[in-house]
Formats: sequence, structure tokens, C-alpha cells
Amino acid sequence: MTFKIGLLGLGTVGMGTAEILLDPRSRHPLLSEIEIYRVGVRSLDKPRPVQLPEALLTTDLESIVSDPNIDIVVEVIGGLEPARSLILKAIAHGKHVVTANKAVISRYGDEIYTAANQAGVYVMLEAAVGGGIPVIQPLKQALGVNRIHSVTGIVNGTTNYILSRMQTEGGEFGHILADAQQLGYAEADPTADVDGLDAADKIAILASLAFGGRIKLPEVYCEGISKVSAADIAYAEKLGFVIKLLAIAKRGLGEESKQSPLSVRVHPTLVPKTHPLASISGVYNAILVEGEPIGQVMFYGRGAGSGPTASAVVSDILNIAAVLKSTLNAQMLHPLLSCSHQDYCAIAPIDELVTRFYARFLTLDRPGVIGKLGTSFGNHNVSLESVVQTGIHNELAEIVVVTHDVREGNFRQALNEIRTLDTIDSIPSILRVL
Ligand SMILES: NC(=O)C1=CN([C@@H]2O[C@H](COP(=O)(O)OP(=O)(O)OC[C@H]3O[C@@H](n4cnc5c(N)ncnc54)[C@H](OP(=O)(O)O)[C@@H]3O)[C@@H](O)[C@H]2O)C=CC1
Ligand SMILES: N[C@@H](CC=O)C(=O)O
Ligand code: NA
Repeated sequence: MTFKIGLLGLGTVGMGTAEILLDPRSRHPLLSEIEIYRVGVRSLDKPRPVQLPEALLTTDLESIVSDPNIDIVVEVIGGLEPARSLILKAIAHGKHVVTANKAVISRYGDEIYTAANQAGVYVMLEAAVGGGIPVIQPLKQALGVNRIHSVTGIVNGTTNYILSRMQTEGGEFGHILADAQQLGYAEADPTADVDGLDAADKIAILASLAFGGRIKLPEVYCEGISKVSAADIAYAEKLGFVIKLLAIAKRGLGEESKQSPLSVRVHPTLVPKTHPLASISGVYNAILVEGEPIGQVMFYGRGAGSGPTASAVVSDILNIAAVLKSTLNAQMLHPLLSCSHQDYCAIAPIDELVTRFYARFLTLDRPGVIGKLGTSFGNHNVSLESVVQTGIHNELAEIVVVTHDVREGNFRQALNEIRTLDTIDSIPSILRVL
């Protein structure tokens, strides 16, 4: 029996996918039963390093998603449209779908999975988060028996590369970003990576799987790395931390009901050097899952790139082919591969977050400034773990504060009061601490 693939896109990921499927030797034997039947691209004239018969290629992607011979549509064109419409049309024509498109799934997952469940087809997305790292299937299957407490990830390689270089070289964000673009690590338009939007798409997907409910993307708090300065990286280092862009989905302690609000957020974070995520550097990704009874499990590897991402795409194709082969006449979707949740998770507003903070103040160099800071924090129930005056810059004193766990709303109120003090010049940085 052969399973026929309609491949939408033959770029970085599509090419990697074709390369694996065209060379099944020494891989899973079921791969030899999978055939690339048609390939949809934007330009037929582009030279392609992969050896595919020319007749397979078309610019008419609609004809692929409606082709009655095709079993599985693999969407690796990226972007929102026409990707969303093509996925929905493929589902409407009874095709299973494999996608690497976190942007589409995090925004239209509800519509897509509702349609897939009605049509009795699978929509698989291992490549959408952590590229080649198996994390979606483990959350659905091997970890499914656990009560998940938190998912904390470094899920964007571009920002991790920039922050790692800022850490090792002491350079400023803008210079290193420009360098990363020249080296081809960061995209020409790096906005989605740098502003944390790519990581927000990914944590919305992980949270949905870990906590068994759908996530409204606009409710995911998102802050990027463009304001992280070399000074903060250096202070963090002295205090025993590294700065990472973390994507976090967490349940409040002891709150296991679906109605209990989750905290789902992306922001630069001071991570203690002893934490397992502190040592993840360069373009690598890692996702730490904590649950009961498993404890901590960490997934680590390449979050992007042709081969690694294609490994995840083809593993999804293989999973679908395996289920189709073993349950040819079954009417029901395999419960560990399909999406069963229909309700939305409640997400707590960021003001309700309880976390530690790091803040850097520039103040007039006068006696009593630290006392006034302490009083304003105390007025709003913010307790301080450490206060350090680090030096004088342009006649202003620089003071770095780390708080104990505080409610974010209280911390913000304290900062509003502090901004009105005549001895305060500015607050150049405010970062959360893990
Ligand atoms: N690159 C990576 O490392 C990773 C990518 N992903 C995701 O995988 C997906 C694909 O990314 P990637 O391979 O890098 O993208 P590329 O830009 O390299 O490739 C896109 C492919 O889709 C084709 N295409 C795009 N739009 C259209 C259209 N409107 N009609 C027909 N064909 C179209 C292009 O055709 P043509 O070749 O003719 O221009 C190209 O072959 C994205 O969703 C991305 O987020 C996920 C993880 C990692
Ligand atoms: N732009 C992403 C790659 C794919 O998800 C990253 O930098 O991690
Ligand atoms: Na993955």
C-alpha cells in the first residue's frame, strides 16, 4: 500500500522533507510506502537542488488539496494565507494534514481542529514548535498521564543566538542582530522573532496541549528582547543569572481545574545560572516540562533548519501512515493523535502574575535615595531581596534591585510611585526573574 503526499512548498522545510522521503534507506521501513505525488510551489523556474520529476511540480496548489489520489497534504509554505485556506480545503476534501505553521495553528487552531474532527482527519504539527525536537507528540502521548504544572521553553533560536552572543561578547543588541542577519541566522524581517511573537505562537500551542484547552493568542502576554541592554546582561551575570527569552505556561500551585487561570507569557527573563535552561545557547531550543508524577523532563535540540524541521514533518507523516495502515476500516480518530479539547483555557492577566523582578534605576546621587525606593516598594507590599548601588554614570547613580516574589500589579504600582520621586531620573530596565 502506498500513501500519497501532496507537498505544499519546496523551500527550506519542503526540500528537507523531500530529501528524507526520496532516500528511505536505513530509516523506518514504512517510509518506503510513502510517495511524493505532487508538489506546489510559487515559481516553476527556480533551480531546486532536490531531484524530483518536473511533472510533479505545479503552481496550482488548490488542485493538490482537492486531488482525490492524495492522502496527506503537507503544508510548508508558511504565512497565514493562503496556508489557512489550503489547510481547510484539504480537510474538507478528506485529507490528513501535516503542517509546520505555528502562525496559522496558534491563530486558527480552533477552526482547523473543529473542521478536522468533523471530517475525521488528523492535523499534525510536530515541526511547528521546537523544529526537529520531539515535543508535541511527547506532550500528547508519553506525558499525557501526568498533571502538567509548567512548560518553560527557549523556543526561538534567533533571539537565543542574539542573547547568547551578548552574554559572551558583551555587545549591544542592535550590532549583534545586524551580524546575525548577515550570517543568515536572523531573517531579513526579524520582527516576529525579536518581538517574541514567534515564541508566543509556540507557547500558545504547547499550553493548549499541556493543559488540555484552547488558547486565545491575544491573551498571551508578549515582550521581546530589543530593550535588553549589555548593562543588564553584565549585572545579571554578576548576580548569578543569564538573560533568556522564555516562553512560559504555568498553572497556579494546587490549581488543577480547567477553569483555574493559567499564566501564559513570553518575556526576557533572568534565569539562575544553575537552572537547566541557563546553559542552552546559540540557535538551540529547549523545553522543560514539569509535572506530576514525572518531575522535570527537558527536550533539547535544533529548533529550526531544513533537516531537523523535516525530521519532525516526516515523523508526523509516518504517524498518520502507521495509523491508516493499522486501522484501515476504523471510523474513529486515534485519540492520542487527534485533538479532543474544545473549551478555552482561562488565562490570568499579567498583573496577577507572582514573580521576582529585577529593576535598574538611574537616580540623583543624594543621601536617602535607596531609603525612598525602599519606602515606595514597602507601600505596595513589594519586598526586596537585594539592593545594590553599582556606580555613577553621567553624574547619576545606578541602583539595581531584585525583589522577592511579588504580585506584578503591586510591583507596577510601586514603580508608578517611584517615577514621581524627584530623585529618580529614569528606570531603564525592568525584567522578570525565574
Ligand atoms: N525554516 C525553518 O527552519 C523552520 C520553518 N518552520 C515553518 O515551516 C514553514 C515553511 O518555512 P520555510 O521552508 O522556511 O519557508 P521557505 O520560504 O523556505 O519556503 C516556502 C515554500 O513555499 C512556497 N510558497 C510560499 N508561498 C506560496 C504560495 N502562495 N503559493 C505557492 N507556493 C508558495 C515557496 O515557493 P517557491 O520555492 O517557488 O518560492 C517555497 O517553496 C513556515 O510555516 C515556517 O514557520 C518551522 C520550523 C523551522
Ligand atoms: N524563526 C524561528 C525558526 C522557526 O521556528 C527561530 O528563530 O527559532
Ligand atoms: Na518539534
